Amino acid sequence: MRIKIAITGKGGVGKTTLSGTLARLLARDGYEVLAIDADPDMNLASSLGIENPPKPLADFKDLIQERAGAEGGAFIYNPKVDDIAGKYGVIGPDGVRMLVMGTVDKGGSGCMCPASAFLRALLRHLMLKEKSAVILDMEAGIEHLGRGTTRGMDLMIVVVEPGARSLETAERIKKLSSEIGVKHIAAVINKGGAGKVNDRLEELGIPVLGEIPFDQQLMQADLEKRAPIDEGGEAVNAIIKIKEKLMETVEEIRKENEQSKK
Ligand SMILES: Nc1ncnc2c1ncn2[C@@H]1O[C@H](COP(=O)(O)OP(=O)(O)OP(=O)(O)O)[C@@H](O)[C@H]1O
Repeated sequence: MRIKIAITGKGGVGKTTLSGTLARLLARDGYEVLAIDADPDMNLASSLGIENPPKPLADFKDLIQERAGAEGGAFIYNPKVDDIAGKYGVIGPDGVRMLVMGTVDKGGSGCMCPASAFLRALLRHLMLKEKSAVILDMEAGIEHLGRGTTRGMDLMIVVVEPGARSLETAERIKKLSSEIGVKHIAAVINKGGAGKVNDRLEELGIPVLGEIPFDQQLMQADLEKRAPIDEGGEAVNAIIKIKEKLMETVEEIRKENEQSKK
């Protein structure tokens, strides 16, 4: 199965924890995994257990040139994960390949244009092996969604924590989804207190993949810059279950897509 998912939500809800852990779990299941840090906070590396993250794409001077080719030229024509990760990324524990987008240049235009365009083109043309996964850890909030990087993703997972603002973000993402080219959205509830959140997500028509309890061990892992999966604990166990549900969901989406092609 080929899996392309984007993970989004309000700031600090647990996007990076979920992205990094899912990436490692899928890699352990034998998937070729490409994890992309598109969050300007750039924490995905530690959640994957990578000590030395790669240089951000935004710092590669040749990108601007490649971007020129990206929208139809030769460079980005069917690139392979290995080629891209070899050139711009690193390989971490369990063989997860990783790329970093880069920080927003607040002093300049305030946009990661070349890196963003590169990523958009990359995601559109990337040649994925039969058993492979792309996991995109997105920037917080929704303002960036207009950049179109999520177009072509199978599923967008919105991480929601109990709280009105986090639910509002989920609601706005759901409303925007067709405009940003995402057909399928699902939620993961993080940090406990799922009851009411579950009801609201149901009202919104957002299926819930699972719940991650509040877990002190995650904070410990974070403090010590260890990957949650290497720390273990209740939250990681919950993410293992979420991964199973995710696989079922992606399989359903794939079948649905095949049906609609017929
Ligand atoms: N279930 C949980 N229990 C306890 N702590 C958690 C849980 N989930 C995440 N955290 C902690 O919350 C903090 C934020 O998590 P994380 O970095 O994954 O969120 P994020 O949405 O990616 O944040 P940002 O928007 O800043 O990139 C981290 O310190 C993490 O260890």
